[in-house]
Amino acid sequence: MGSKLIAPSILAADFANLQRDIEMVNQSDADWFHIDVMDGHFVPNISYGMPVIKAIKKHAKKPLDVHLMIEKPERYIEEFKKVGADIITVHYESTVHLHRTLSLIENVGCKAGVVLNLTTPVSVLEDILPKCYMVLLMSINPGFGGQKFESMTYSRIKKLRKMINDQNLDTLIEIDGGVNDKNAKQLVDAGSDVLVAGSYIFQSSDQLQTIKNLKALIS
Ligand SMILES: O=C(CO)[C@H](O)[C@H](O)COP(=O)(O)O
Repeated sequence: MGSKLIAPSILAADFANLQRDIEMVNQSDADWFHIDVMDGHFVPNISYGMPVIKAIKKHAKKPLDVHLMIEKPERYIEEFKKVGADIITVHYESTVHLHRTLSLIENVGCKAGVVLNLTTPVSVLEDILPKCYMVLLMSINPGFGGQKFESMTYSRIKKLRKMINDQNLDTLIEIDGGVNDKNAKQLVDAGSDVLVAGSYIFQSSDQLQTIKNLKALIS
C-alpha cells in the first residue's frame, strides 16, 4: 500500500454549517469523508441516516466511507448505496451472516469492509479477510466522538497486518477514534493505512492546516 489516507469524521462537523465543512474537506489534503451512522441500539447514540448522506453526496468531491453502527446492517445496504456510499463497513458484532452481508455490499457496487470493536480479537477475521477491501479497527468504544485513544490498538494493528501479509492480501487497515498528531505516525508505523479523525480536525482553529499537518506526519 502506497500513500496513507486521512478520512475526516463528519460526526464532528458543524451540522448547521455542513456544506461549509464539506467544502473544507473538498479543498483539503484529506482523501475520504468518514460518515458514522448510529441507530441507538448497536451503540448508545443516534447520529444521522440516509437524507443527510444524500445531502453530503451532492457536495462531496471525495469518496464516502460509510461506517454502519447499526443492528442487522444487511437490511439497509441498498439504501446506503442509493444515497451515495462508496465504501460500506459493517461491524462483525452486528451481523450474523457476515459473508452474505459483504456480498450484498459488493453486489450493489460498493467496497466492503468489516469493523471490529475494541476487544473483539482480530483472529476472528482469518477466513473473511480475502473478502475485505478494508478492516476498520475501533480505537475507542464506538458511539461517540471525542474519546481517548486506547493504546492496545497498536498491537492489534500489528497482528492484523501480519494476517494480511501472510495471506498476500492488500486489505486496508483503518483506525477510528481519538486519532491526533500524537498517535498518527505510530499508527501508520504499526501498519495502518487510513486514519479517521473527527474532533482533532473539526475542533481546530485552522482545519485545512490541521489536515495538512496530519497528512505530512504520515507521508
Ligand atoms: O466512529 C466514531 C464514533 O463511534 C467516530 O468516527 C470517532 O469517534 C471519531 O471521532 P474522534 O476523532 O473525535 O474520536
